[in-house]
Order: sequence, then structure tokens, then C-alpha cells
Amino acid sequence: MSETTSMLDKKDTAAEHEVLLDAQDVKVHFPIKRGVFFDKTVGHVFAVDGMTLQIRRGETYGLVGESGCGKSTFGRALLRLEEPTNGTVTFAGTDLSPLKGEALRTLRRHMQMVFQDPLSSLDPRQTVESLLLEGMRAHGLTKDAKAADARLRELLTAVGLPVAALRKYPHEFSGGQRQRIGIARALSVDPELIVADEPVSALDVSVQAQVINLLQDVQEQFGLTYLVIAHDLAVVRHISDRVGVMYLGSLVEEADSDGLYATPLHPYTRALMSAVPIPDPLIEDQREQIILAGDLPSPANPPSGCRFHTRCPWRQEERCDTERPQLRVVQIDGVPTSHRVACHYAEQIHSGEIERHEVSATAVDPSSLSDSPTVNTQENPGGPISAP
Ligand SMILES: Nc1ncnc2c1ncn2[C@@H]1O[C@H](COP(=O)(O)OP(=O)(O)OP(=O)(O)O)[C@@H](O)[C@H]1O
Repeated sequence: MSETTSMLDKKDTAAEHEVLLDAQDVKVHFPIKRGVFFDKTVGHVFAVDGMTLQIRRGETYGLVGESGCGKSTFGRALLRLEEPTNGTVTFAGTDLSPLKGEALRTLRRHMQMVFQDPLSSLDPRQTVESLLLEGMRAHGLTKDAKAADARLRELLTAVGLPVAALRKYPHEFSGGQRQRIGIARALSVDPELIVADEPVSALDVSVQAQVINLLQDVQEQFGLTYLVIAHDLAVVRHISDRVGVMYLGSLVEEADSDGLYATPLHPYTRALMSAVPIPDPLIEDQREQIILAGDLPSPANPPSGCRFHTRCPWRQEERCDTERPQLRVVQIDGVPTSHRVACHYAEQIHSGEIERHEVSATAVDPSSLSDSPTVNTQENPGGPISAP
């Protein structure tokens, strides 16, 4: 191997491990207001309650969890579309917390969002050309008309739309095409990170794979880093290098995608995976089924200690009820795994040292049940978390 090649390899490896986004203890607490003038704060919705994760340059990080666990709020907080109550977000070495005005606008060029429903995120009165030029103009990327025109054509080619699309309006396209426009719009300002919030869940199943493939193609073409937020385990598994599982505002487990799906270690992740149907009836009959008791507790009144203890079939009294577990690297047989797990007893549960017990639905305090859309995993093991 030549010296130049080996230097390039080293550079690639270093780039792969470079942390692009670093979120430390991010919290977003929404005040609950009451009173005639809504001027009294009577409590808080702890939508995001201590999220710590790092996304490496060039990777796809998948974030999964039940509806209402805080995924979207966290994604928005990263871009400061939602103001964090606490914590720090560092992007490419810059702490975003003190940024305001122009500095924040400049940063948004590097971090873009792709939304679930392109129809509501695209102004229906603007043509595709105007939608794509908007961000480019705002960031001073359209000074040269010829270059701007070439860039528009490049974007349309990249997302698989004809040049004639430029003169049309969003309603003239199908759902899948509209999501292509949403992706082109995010790409138009040449970002480094894209936060894709449920990018395919509003699309027909037949179109979902095309849009996922497109996201992967443009990632390679433009050297992008992704945070993909989804409730669909199949989508996340297919697209992600690493996956984080969120429960009531924070991560309960994080691992590389293959490791997480092969050996889930947190009881909640195990329950999610056990709801994934396996096409082979023999394996399906023999494997572990974990049916969670009760619904997702309300983020306005989260359980004490481990947030999952009210539904956990391996709960150990006292410690789980009172001490909130930290995310830590788990060792199996003395060997560190790729998993970080927020469970006091992950090793003992994995080895079978702690036995599983039934949790009755009444174990969940009814006053802590959520008003927000929830999953009843007892009645519907697929729930809003859908399986591959
Ligand atoms: N502006 C807000 N004010 C008060 N509560 C909010 C606000 N935005 C979100 N929430 C609440 O915060 C919690 C987390 O919501 P969020 O939308 O982030 O969850 P999610 O995991 O993305 O769910 P979904 O997939 O259904 O969007 C929910 O209970 C939600 O009702």
C-alpha cells in the first residue's frame, strides 16, 4: 500500500469516528399553564428528560420509541427549533447554547430537517423552484444566477425528479414525490446533518422503500450524517448504523444496529423486539414473548427511579423504584459490548440470574396514564411501534 493511500485510509477512519453532534443531558420541559389568563404554571411535561448521545460524522443514527416518548421534541431541540430547558448541544465543535440571531441562522444551514408530512411543511403557494431557492437565497448561495440554476438541476436529479417539476406546486405531486421535494429542499443549503423525523411514515408502504433508498443515495453523494427518528423498527434497522431506544424522555439502550436487534439487553428493548413477528412459525412459537403491562405513563408525571419500573417484568424492589439508572456500557462475561444500557440489572437479566415475573396491568398507577396517544402493548403487541 502506498503512503498516500494509507494516509487517506487513516483520514477516513478518523473522519468516521469524529463526533459531529454531541448532546449532553438535554432536557425540554413544557410548562402546563392553568388559570383564566393561562398565567399559572401548575406542572411540567418532561418531554425530553436527560438525553445524552453522540452522532459521528457520516453515520446514520436511528432513534426509536413509542409515540409520545419525546423523539420529535429532542430532534427539534437539536436544531434549537425548541429551546432546551437544560443541557448542551455541540455541533462540529461549536456549543449551540449561546447562539442567537445571525449565528443561529448560519448554523441552521448545516443542520436541516426532513419532516413526516411534506404537504404541511411545504408552502402550497410556492412553486418547487421558489421552495428550493428560498433557503439558498437566505444563506446567500444564489448570487450567481447560472450557478443557482445548475444547483437546482443538480438537486432535482439527485432526488429523481424531472426539471419540469420546478414550475409546479406541491399539490401537483404524489406523497412520495413531495417527500423528494422535502429532501431536495433540505439538501439545497448543503447541510452536514439531516434530522429526518418519521420521513416515510406518512407514505404508502410501496413508496417507503424508494424514499429510504433515496435517503441512502443522497447520503453517499453529499457526505451526509443522519438522525432518523421513527417508530417503525424495520425502517430504523434497515437504514441505521447505530440505534438509540427512547423511553419517557431519555435513552434506555444504544448499540450498533445488528447488536441491538440480535441481543437487546434493556427489558424495554427486549419487549419491543419480542413484538416483532418472525415469519418462521417454529421460531415464532418458541421465542420469548414479553407483553408490557399498562400504557406509557404520562411524561407530566413520570415514575420515580427507573422510568420503566412500573412495566418492567424484571423489576427489583427498592433500587428500581428509587434510583434512576445511568446509561452505561454493559459487559457480558466480562467483555464490554457495543451496548450502553440504562438498567441496574442488565447483566443479571441477560444471564437469567434474575427471573422474569408477571406484571399486572394494575401495577401501573392509573393517575400516571398519559392523555397523549399511547400504545397498549397488551392488546396490540405491534402497537404504534411497528415491526419489520
Ligand atoms: N409544545 C408542547 N407543549 C406541551 N407538551 C408538548 C409539546 N410538544 C410535545 N409535547 C408533549 O411532549 C411529549 C413528547 O412529544 P413528542 O412529539 O416529542 O413525542 P414523539 O415520541 O415524537 O411522539 P410522536 O411520534 O407521536 O410524535 C408528549 O407527551 C407531547 O404531548
